[in-house]
Amino acid sequence: MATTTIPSHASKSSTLRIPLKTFTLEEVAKHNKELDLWVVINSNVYDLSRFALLHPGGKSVLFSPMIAGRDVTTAFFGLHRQDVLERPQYSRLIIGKIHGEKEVVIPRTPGSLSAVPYGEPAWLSEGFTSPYYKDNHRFFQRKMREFADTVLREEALRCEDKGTRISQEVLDKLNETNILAMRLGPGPHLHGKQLMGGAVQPNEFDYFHELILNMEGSRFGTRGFIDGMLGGMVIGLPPVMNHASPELKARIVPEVLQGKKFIALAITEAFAGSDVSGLQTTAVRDGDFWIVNGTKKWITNGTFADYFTVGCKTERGLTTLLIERGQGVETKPIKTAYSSTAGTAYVTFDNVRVPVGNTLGKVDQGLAVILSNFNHERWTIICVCVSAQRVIVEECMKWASQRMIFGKPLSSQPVVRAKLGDMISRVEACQNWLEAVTDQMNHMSHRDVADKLAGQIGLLKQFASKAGRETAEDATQIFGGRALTPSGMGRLIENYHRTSGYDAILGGTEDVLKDLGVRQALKKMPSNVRL
Ligand code: HEM
Repeated sequence: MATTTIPSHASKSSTLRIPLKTFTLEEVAKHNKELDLWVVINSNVYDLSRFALLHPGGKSVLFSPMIAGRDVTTAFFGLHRQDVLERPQYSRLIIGKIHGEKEVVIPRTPGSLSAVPYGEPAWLSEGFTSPYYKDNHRFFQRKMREFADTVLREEALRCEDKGTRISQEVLDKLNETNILAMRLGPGPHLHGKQLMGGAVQPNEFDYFHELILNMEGSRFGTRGFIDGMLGGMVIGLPPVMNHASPELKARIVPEVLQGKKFIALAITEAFAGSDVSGLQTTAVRDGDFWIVNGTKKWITNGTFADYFTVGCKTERGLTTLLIERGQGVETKPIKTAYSSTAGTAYVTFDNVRVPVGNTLGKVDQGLAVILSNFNHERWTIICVCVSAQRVIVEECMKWASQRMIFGKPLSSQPVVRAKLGDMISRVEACQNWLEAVTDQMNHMSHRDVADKLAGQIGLLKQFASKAGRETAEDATQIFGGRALTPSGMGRLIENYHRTSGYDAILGGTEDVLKDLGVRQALKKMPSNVRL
């Protein structure tokens, strides 16, 4: 009897060359009853005799004359995601291969690109060019995709499901590659660091590299994990890097960038969200200390943060302070629609004594410190939102092509094609606008970004998150009931439908940002123009 090697999609532990028997379809057909049940999936022969009783989809479906002893590849992929077959407990059910047959479904190998039309942005699609991305960006993207597929994916799925904090083991890998530092964008904090094993030099690193990094980490249908992967640092650390005293900076920044200590931005309150100036947490001077009292709400990474960058009301305005976890600081998890891996918390300050040396920027001028952070935060959310949206388009393209209805693929229905047309148009519009804005960021100073781009970033963010929410609705209609369960075929759709609202709220709500964009434009209207 001929031998072969175990198929490429089998479990990691079985990448060894294990001889497999070959069978004919006629031989398989003889095993078609209870306790003696074989089927063929993707050219591999599975012995389901014992598994049938444990099958999550029930045993009776497996004993149907259309299934038992047959090649069930089409039926199987109509009901399960490919990764079911990759689970070690199921890949062990393989007992052989069909003689002379090849796999018809080839799983995407870690690091590779999707071949599904619109499954990747144009610059990564064969035959397309782009004025924005250089060879180095392409190399960096390959390295990031590999890292995301091999290190982040499993962790993201596990944390999203269990609601646990990202593990120290993965944080150490983020530190080794300096991904945490790169999440803060280009700048002096990257100097002297080896980025992604040397894939990009610190002085070459630009906003397109950061865009790639943000997008590659957002492809698993795990919105909570994206924020759990130290989203609090992305928004909480810049005020320290840009406004803390040299001593404070030297003490705090390195440990946070190494993933050894955690920081959260604590601005929003039950009383004030987008209207930052309405904050009610107070800081009152007492000699060399501030005494801080108040409660912050919806604080990302708050449950596990060691440090908090806090907006406080002071005598003549707002002052931003760095507060360390200690006496008088309490955090309590808030149950939210996304996974508690994000560590969303209430943070209470009860007569907390904060050294005056922990003041970030000038007293009473903390609003400027807080606002200077917003453009980067919003731009980061846009990257995440567009990347996750594209994955949904890819999922729908696949599902519409493989799901059979009345003997034809779902995509044969004009109403489904119309939805796909809307989804593709939205994601392409968002991607192209995002790339245009990113290019401007690469050519502008921080001050110019605040002056010229803040409004546009606000407009783009609300446009992208609205597009994302419409796409979530369309995708839910295309997937039907499967879009309503957090496991199975529609897993990513369910997560996106449940969590796409986060992109619409975090960093500024859609209505506020649209208005900001228009107000910024109106401010610049020349007084001497008329119709
Ligand atoms: C190696 C063979 C198989 C394995 C390991 C397997 C495994 C599973 C698993 C893990 C689920 C739970 C849902 C999920 O995680 O996606 C499931 C559901 C299901 N399976 Fe299978 N299965 C196999 C073969 C088949 C076959 C041949 C059929 C034939 C029709 C079938 C029909 C179903 C059905 C109807 C469901 C419920 C789907 C739903 O709720 O949407 N399975 N199977």
